[in-house]
Amino acid sequence: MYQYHCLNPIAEVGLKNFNGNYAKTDKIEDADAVLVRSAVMHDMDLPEKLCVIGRAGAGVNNIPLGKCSEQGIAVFNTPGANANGVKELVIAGLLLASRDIVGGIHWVQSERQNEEIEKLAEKQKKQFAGGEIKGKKLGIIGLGAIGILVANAAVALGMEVYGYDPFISVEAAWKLSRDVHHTTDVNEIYRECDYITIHVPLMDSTKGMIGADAIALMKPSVVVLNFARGPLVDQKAIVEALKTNRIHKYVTDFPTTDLANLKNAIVIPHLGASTKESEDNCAVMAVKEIQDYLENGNIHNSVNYPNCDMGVCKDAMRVTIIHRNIPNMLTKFTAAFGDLGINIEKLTNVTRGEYGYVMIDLGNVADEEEIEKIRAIEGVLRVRTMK
Ligand SMILES: NC(=O)C1=CN([C@@H]2O[C@H](COP(=O)(O)OP(=O)(O)OC[C@H]3O[C@@H](n4cnc5c(N)ncnc54)[C@H](O)[C@@H]3O)[C@@H](O)[C@H]2O)C=CC1
Ligand SMILES: O=C(O)C(=O)COP(=O)(O)O
Repeated sequence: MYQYHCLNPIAEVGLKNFNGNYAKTDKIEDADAVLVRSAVMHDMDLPEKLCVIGRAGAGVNNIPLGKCSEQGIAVFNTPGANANGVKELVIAGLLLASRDIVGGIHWVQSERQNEEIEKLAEKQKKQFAGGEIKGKKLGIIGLGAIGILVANAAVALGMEVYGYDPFISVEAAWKLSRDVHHTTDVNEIYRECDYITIHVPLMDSTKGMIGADAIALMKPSVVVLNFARGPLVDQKAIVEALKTNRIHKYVTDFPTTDLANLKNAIVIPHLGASTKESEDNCAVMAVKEIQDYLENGNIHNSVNYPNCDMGVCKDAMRVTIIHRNIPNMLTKFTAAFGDLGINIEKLTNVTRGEYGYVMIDLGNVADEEEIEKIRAIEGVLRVRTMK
């Protein structure tokens, strides 16, 4: 029996896919699996029993990946599962910034008791007028699951789209509209575009990516949109730019007190993935990944270990080993099973950075004492057995 713990509410449609071998626990200490959305896990003690964390969403900056890797905990996310939800909010953000729709709605609210509101509206509306997004230049930084959907939707809305992503995957490139102007110089986006939207993960290398230098290149009429993570945009620089009208507007899904107090910031309370469809998609995918990992040892969409899939074990027993990516590990494992007189029927070994993962299907069952011998090999971080 496996136990799972939810650090955030996870859509029921996903949880109900856990088969009869799973029970929900309120105690993280008892959990084999943790499901999480945006709860910050950096200061949490990760129990020894914990094998897997499923992030029902894309961003994993709330999870201590280094600590997880060292403890032999596989971390999964759900690539693309909430991308459409975010894309739709980004399009809404473009439209909210192009005219003063929010100001107009506030005005109607402030006049809601006024019997003359109909007439008054026709007089007042000019203060909320704006432009159209058709024909304007949109720069997209990061062409992954979300960036691509935003790019293609913006093309369909008649925008001139510039895309920048030095690490774009081949699969992603195939999905991108041919009308997107591909740039290898992010400064071209800063200089040329009327709207700039960022869709990259928050990492040490991307933190503060849009800072004072980038802002200095932008047009004063520019609108910057950030639905990825607050710290990707240097807070001091953007607040200063908004206060001095150095840029026109900032639309973000990540509130701070400073931003919430600025008239030219449109601030949303992290609603990008808060749609029924996105929540359901993420939960279903996360549960599927967790089950396949716990029951079969297969790894799909891990952010800290390599992908590996040997399907369902048809031999006597499956052993999976997370180990350091150092010389001689595989030789030690095969020698150890040989010494124990246990035949290896199938074996896959894959590595990613500092870590390696081995899946071994055995011809006969190894007992706990024999498995302990594998655990004792230096460089081994976690050994699990399953049928
Ligand atoms: N507001 C919300 O509710 C949501 C926010 N997000 C945020 O959006 C981010 C992106 O999500 P997805 O598109 O699903 O992820 P993804 O992994 O599919 O795409 C990220 C893209 O950024 C690119 N990239 C990485 N470093 C870059 C750099 N220095 N310059 C340009 N491109 C770079 C990668 O090559 C990749 O193509 C997530 O990491 C998360 O932080 C994601 C989902 C919901
Ligand atoms: O998937 C992501 O990266 C998100 O930002 C969505 O976060 P949430 O699951 O809505 O807390």
